[in-house]
Amino acid sequence: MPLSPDPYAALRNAAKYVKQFRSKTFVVKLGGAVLSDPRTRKTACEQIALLWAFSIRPVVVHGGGPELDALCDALHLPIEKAAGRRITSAPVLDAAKMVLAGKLHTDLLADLQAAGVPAVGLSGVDAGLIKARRRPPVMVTEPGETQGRMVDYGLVGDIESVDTRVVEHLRSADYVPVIAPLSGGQDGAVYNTNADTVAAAIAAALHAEKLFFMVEVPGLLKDVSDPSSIISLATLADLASLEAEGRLTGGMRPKAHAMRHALVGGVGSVHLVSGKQSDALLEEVFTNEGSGTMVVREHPVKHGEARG
Ligand SMILES: Nc1ncnc2c1ncn2[C@@H]1O[C@H](COP(=O)(O)OP(=O)(O)O)[C@@H](O)[C@H]1O
Ligand SMILES: CC(=O)N[C@@H](CCC(=O)OP(=O)(O)O)C(=O)O
Repeated sequence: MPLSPDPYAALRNAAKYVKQFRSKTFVVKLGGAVLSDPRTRKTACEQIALLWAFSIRPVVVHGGGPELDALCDALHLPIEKAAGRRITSAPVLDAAKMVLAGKLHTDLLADLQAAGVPAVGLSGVDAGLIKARRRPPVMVTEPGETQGRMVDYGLVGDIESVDTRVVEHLRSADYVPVIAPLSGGQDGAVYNTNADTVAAAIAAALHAEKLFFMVEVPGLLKDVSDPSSIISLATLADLASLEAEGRLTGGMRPKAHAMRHALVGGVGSVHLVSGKQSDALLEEVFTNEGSGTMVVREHPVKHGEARG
């Protein structure tokens, strides 16, 4: 239970974290499953507003995979993914711009504004925030398969550099940047880049204290079909074992890669929390037990020590 029957004890406990995290950078990645339901999107925005109210400095990165799937469907464009990443033709990239830097992005900004967050929207293309190179064809092996296959992802960008100046500029004026997962290449090219990958690159470049992935599931699961198999604390080695055992499928594969990138890049901890369960983000930040999964580079936090 997150809150003790004594509200003052709960407040005292939370105050410890409020003090610890004041002025710290938290990157919060909102997954498509959270964004596609207006109610869960609003709840996520309200939790981000509370972090902001407690002087934590959030930077938001959003996905939008399910909405992009829906638009592709409506436009009769193929939906093809390999290892959790979209194969992106020129018309699919146009659809991605419409969703990720268009409707979904604007709706999220409006919800953040309504919750009291001074949000400003950007994509990775703005001010050269994320520079990428077109991904060359690569060998991909799906879980359960023994043989890999060559995949040409099309107009998908592999991140080459992150220039956080525009983000810092906004933050110095107390705005909260909200970043869409598109990236810019040479000669005006625009690429589709997985939002988890973008979130990890941004978190590492900003030396964030924490990176949160808000997802549909309660956290990292030993068995994806069993929500009660949640893993509360994991190291990079645990993550590698789960992957080797084929326990990470679909969108969890780029997420695991992103977690590794962020932690190796200096982010203090990465957290997987439910975007469906109300207040799961707050519970993860402001309680000892947390609500989801905390991933750290190596072992770890001593028993009873602050998880947040
Ligand atoms: N071991 C696992 N633990 C938790 N989720 C997993 C696992 N393996 C696969 N998944 C799937 O990964 C999904 C999260 O990735 P993804 O769909 O890309 O999320 P989002 O787009 O919301 O960020 C979960 O909803 C779940 O279906
Ligand atoms: C290359 C690639 O896979 N890009 C993603 C970008 C959006 C995304 O990552 O959205 P979620 O966080 O909701 O999955 C896509 O086209 O779906």
